[in-house]
Amino acid sequence: MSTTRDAVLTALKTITDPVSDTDIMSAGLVKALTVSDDGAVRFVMEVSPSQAELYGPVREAAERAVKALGAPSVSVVMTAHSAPAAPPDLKPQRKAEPSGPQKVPGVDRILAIASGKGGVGKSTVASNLACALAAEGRRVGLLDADVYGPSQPRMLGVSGRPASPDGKTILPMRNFGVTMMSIGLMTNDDQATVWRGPMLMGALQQMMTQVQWGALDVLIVDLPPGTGDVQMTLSQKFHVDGVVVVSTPQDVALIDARKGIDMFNQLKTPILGMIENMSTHICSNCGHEEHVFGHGGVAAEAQKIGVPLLAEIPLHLDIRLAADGGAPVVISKPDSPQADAFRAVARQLVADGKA
Ligand SMILES: Nc1ncnc2c1ncn2[C@@H]1O[C@H](COP(=O)(O)OP(=O)(O)OP(=O)(O)O)[C@@H](O)[C@H]1O
Repeated sequence: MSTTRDAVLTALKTITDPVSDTDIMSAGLVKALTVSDDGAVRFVMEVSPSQAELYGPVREAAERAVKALGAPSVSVVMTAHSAPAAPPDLKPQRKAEPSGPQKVPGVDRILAIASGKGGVGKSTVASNLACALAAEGRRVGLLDADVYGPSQPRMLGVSGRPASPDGKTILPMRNFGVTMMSIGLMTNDDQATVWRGPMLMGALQQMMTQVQWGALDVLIVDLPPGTGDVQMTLSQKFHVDGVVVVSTPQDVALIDARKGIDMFNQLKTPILGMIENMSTHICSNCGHEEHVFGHGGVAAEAQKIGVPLLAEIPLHLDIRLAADGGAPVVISKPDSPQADAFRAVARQLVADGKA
């Protein structure tokens, strides 16, 4: 019984293409397949010249599979195909693609707020700093890029979906003199968002470049905790003027903070300083001071790596109540010592030309 064409096709479908990970038929590698009356099989395998070696074993496996059908002879010819040349670009004097970190039009400075661990108060620091800088008369933007737990809408008391009248640009929200945009405002509250690398990078770029930030002295970026795609993309694609690293004094938080600092050093993004949050607990009833998470660990770390300690923010009920209530302590209790701690950082940053 001579080999049928269908049987050959079925046999070839069992051979895997190592490049596309499908079978060699589906990958379109087999061309000009003929099965003569006496069962002799011939076909061409078309592969790119650079991969000819890789396909040697594939060709042998294909031959064996067809021979196993009882074909009296199998002839496989490997030919090299070359990718068609790209059509010429006829656009005269095409502008070169910008390389390296870019500035966001209208935005004078970008200041990132980072932390190694989650829950250390990075977003609380970002919202209070933003409001304190606005109170100093700076034009401030706040981008909540904490994709894993966007909290700025709640902290700044902003809700609703941002409008996009032209379908291309996004109108940011505004409260307490701060222009704000959050990835949390673009997703559905009840939908857990699974962000994959490229999606994250796209979303960040969109937030930076498609939001109508207007003219800003400083855009504060509240980063997700850790050392992931958002941090890398921000530093690589945009000109970040400085990073403030927030940590609690605990060893675990400090270890992670150190990793973050190493990453920014590698990315050549300047570290402006560290903030110790939840530094001491001040009882809201009696004013008694307790070092719940220890005290001074961040100061020691900052000294070790040679960056300034910008503030030690106490662990205080008012800070949490204010954050959860939609008006940061800088706004809700502007004369409190807690608000003062944030305002001092804001003034320092302005004095240093960093915000
Ligand atoms: N100094 C503080 N005193 C009291 N509560 C605080 C203080 N700092 C932060 N908190 C509270 O701790 C919780 C976590 O803070 P926050 O959301 O700012 O942390 P985060 O580092 O941004 O976390 P994540 O990155 O996981 O979103 C919030 O409920 C916040 O109100």
